[in-house]
Amino acid sequence: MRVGIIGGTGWLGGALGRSLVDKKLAEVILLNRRGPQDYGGRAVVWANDLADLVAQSDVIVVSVRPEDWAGLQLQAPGKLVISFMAGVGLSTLAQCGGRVLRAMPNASAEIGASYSPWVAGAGVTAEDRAAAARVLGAIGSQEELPEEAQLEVMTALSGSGPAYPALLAQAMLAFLAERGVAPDVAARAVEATVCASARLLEGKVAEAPALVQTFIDYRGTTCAGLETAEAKGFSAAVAAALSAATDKALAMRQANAQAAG
Ligand SMILES: NC(=O)C1=CN([C@@H]2O[C@H](COP(=O)(O)OP(=O)(O)OC[C@H]3O[C@@H](n4cnc5c(N)ncnc54)[C@H](OP(=O)(O)O)[C@@H]3O)[C@@H](O)[C@H]2O)C=CC1
Ligand SMILES: O=C(O)[C@@H]1CCC=N1
Repeated sequence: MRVGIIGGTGWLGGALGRSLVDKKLAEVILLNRRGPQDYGGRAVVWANDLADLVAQSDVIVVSVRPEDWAGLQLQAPGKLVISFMAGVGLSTLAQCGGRVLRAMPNASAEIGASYSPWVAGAGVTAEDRAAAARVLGAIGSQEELPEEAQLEVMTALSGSGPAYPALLAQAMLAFLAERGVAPDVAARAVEATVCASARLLEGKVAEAPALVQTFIDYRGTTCAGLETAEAKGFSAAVAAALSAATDKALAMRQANAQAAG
């Protein structure tokens, strides 16, 4: 399989390109604006321009920022086109003439741990779905969603990747600094709390409410913390954040569809 990545030197496109090569899943053809870059010594092909990338690729991944889509003027009739862009809908993507599929990976692609849900547009075949699963499988897990609106919800949630754990870590680091804990000790304590403790939920995250309840029923110090967090609006703040991001993704999809006519 030959996979062409438009934006193959970016955050996500780079992670995908490196993984596809390292795992020997595909020949990789790259395009960006700045021209060929160091790719860690990997054997990749640099396309001369967009038409050259399209001609050389079986599958085309669009990993440019949403605001750069319109200027790209991609024409890829007969090709499978996988878009990573937030807020660019299937109907807008279809104007490239290819069979289009929207995926929403996250920054954990860098460590092969992205969760990448996707939705398929009209005309996408069973073979295309298998190809998409293979491409996205290079950077983690993937699954097809039943409707496009769910991709905007996932843009807000899993698409944000490490952003919310980072926010939690930031708040915890600030608390420890304020209490005079040395930065290196604080870093170890927060990493153990945010990263290592979360592993207890692996494979059973649906049991999170039960685990919260267990701590509340314990009636100890954690209970005092959890109850105060809720009284201060912790769950409401999470819901409001995800709602704002979903709304932004939907508004972007609508604006991009309107601009595309
Ligand atoms: N980063 C994230 O965590 C996530 C990002 N996404 C989506 O993935 C997409 C890519 O994001 P991200 O990797 O962060 O973006 P980056 O800004 O890191 O990378 C963008 C890439 O696009 C290239 N590019 C821009 N315009 C063109 C063009 N006209 N022709 C060829 N290449 C071009 C850039 O090349 P150059 O450097 O030469 O300008 C660069 O390689 C976005 O649409 C975003 O919505 C989705 C989920 C999570
Ligand atoms: O913050 C963003 O816009 C990117 C796209 C989806 C998730 N992260």
